[in-house]
Amino acid sequence: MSAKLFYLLGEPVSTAKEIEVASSLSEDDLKHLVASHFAIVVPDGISFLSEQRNTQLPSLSEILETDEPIAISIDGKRVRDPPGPKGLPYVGNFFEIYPDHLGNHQRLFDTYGAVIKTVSMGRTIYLTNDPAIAAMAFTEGDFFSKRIIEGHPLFPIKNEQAGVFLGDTDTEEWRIVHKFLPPAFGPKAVRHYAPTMQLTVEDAFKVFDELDGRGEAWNVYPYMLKLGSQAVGKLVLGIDFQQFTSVDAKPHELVILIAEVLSLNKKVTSWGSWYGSLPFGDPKALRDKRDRIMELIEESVKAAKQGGIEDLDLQEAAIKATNMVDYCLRATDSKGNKLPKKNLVDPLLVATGAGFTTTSSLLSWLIYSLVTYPGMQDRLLQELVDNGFGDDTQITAEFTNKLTFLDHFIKETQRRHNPSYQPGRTAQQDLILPGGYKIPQDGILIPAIHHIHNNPALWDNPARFDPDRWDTEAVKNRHRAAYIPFAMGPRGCIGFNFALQEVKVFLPKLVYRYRFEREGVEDTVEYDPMFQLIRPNNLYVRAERRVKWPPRTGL
Ligand code: HEM
Repeated sequence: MSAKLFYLLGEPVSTAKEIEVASSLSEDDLKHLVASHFAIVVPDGISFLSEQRNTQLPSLSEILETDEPIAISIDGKRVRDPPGPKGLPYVGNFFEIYPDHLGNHQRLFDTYGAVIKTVSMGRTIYLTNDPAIAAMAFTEGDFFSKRIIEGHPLFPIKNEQAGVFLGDTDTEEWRIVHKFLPPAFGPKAVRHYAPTMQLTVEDAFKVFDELDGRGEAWNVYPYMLKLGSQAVGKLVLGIDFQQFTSVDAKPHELVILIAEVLSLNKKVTSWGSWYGSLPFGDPKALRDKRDRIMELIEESVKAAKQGGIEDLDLQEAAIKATNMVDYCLRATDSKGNKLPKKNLVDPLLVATGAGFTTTSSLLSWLIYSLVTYPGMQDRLLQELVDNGFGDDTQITAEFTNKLTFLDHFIKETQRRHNPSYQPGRTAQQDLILPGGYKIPQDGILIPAIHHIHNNPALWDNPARFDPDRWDTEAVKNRHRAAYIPFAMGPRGCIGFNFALQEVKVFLPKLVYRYRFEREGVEDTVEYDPMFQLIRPNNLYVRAERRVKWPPRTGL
């Protein structure tokens, strides 16, 4: 055993730490040992060197022989802060990021590389478009966790009681809610929701038919918001939001409130922490609207209870429940425990909000892809016809599993236009990422979903919309974090089966009945930069009832 001094290349020699090195260690063991002292996330990238002699120390014997402090480089680099634009006084990089934060972050990645640092209105955020680093951030543990501290994108709507989505991982609330909710979103459980999903879209036909009869184009997002929330209203809360009773039916109060809260939250977080604590204006509106939402969800729980409840084991409850409120009231674990009352209302609110805001944006982008990329509608329709689809088809998971092109079309739309873009994870300690990037304790790192999905190092010609790429070996063998529309890891989306099934029911029904065409093709479709999700603001389409369908190709 001999004591050696190690320091990070790029840091002063005075920061060196003494580490006992046994002569029996392998070189890999030594890297792991040193990594544990400096919180280096990937030990493999470590090299040792003598700065004084300007020489590498590749073997254990050379390290044991030297009496000088030993420098540690990471992937051949010194450790340093991630680079980023310099910024202006007070506002920092705000005007370099907004309003087009997707385009501008792309420009910053192109300029500064795979890990960047931005400071906007006093709030520091690190972002990455590297899937390997994203996967590290999504691994809950000693390095990163979903810990929603000040500066985290979800901080103003943090809600520990909710457990999921809006709460920290290391809490009793997350553990208990994350045990009870996921079974209700498993593949088997969501299958039994397919008929309700189908009735929901069929019920909306009369509105789209009327718009067609009037020869009117319609703004896609508001209608998809109503369609997505109509399904979530029924299946999560057991409420019929009555949003397709007429062309102009208003969205339900809850739907409006949740959408407003997400807008206000994005606004409040982009203006920095000082703004969020104001007792008036947007921050106050945000707090008031949240209170009203809670009242509405509590009402739906009360209404469900009146129907009577029978305790069921988690898996059985998931398959038998008529909606998630019903599930949460019945589901009982192996020890006879139920989801505590105090953890009932908030998770249901989260499932409602997370459920429809995301799916309505995705549905809007799916329609965008239909009307923007040539040949897509024809191919989707042909696949339906070839699989015997008709007005009377009862859509099941078995049926949609046969629709490969539909699957690839949805994946490609989520790659190019995913609604979620900023899942944040918080550094648990000062740590060093591959490439030598330093992230301080409490630093917030965002795996930038859009920029990973459009990273030219991972995707061939990423700007090209090409559903067929999903058939290629390159895409099949991609890095596991190269495509993460639902994030990943323990805090990844629990509702992805629900979301995918919903769009796989809605889209065939819509494409089979209507031919979509874009209105105002000369206008650029803009996304809303002040919303928690990416949604199109001004996509107008005409949905024309089909009168002819192609013949089967006899495949
Ligand atoms: C297109 C549809 C959807 C997308 C793109 C999406 C995306 C995501 C992402 C990226 C996360 C991780 C958030 C983070 O790390 O901060 C997440 C979490 C979550 N999602 Fe989804 N989601 C979708 C649909 C749904 C649906 C339909 C539901 C429920 C009905 C749902 C419920 C949740 C919940 C409860 C969490 C939090 C899980 C936890 O905190 O442990 N999502 N979703």
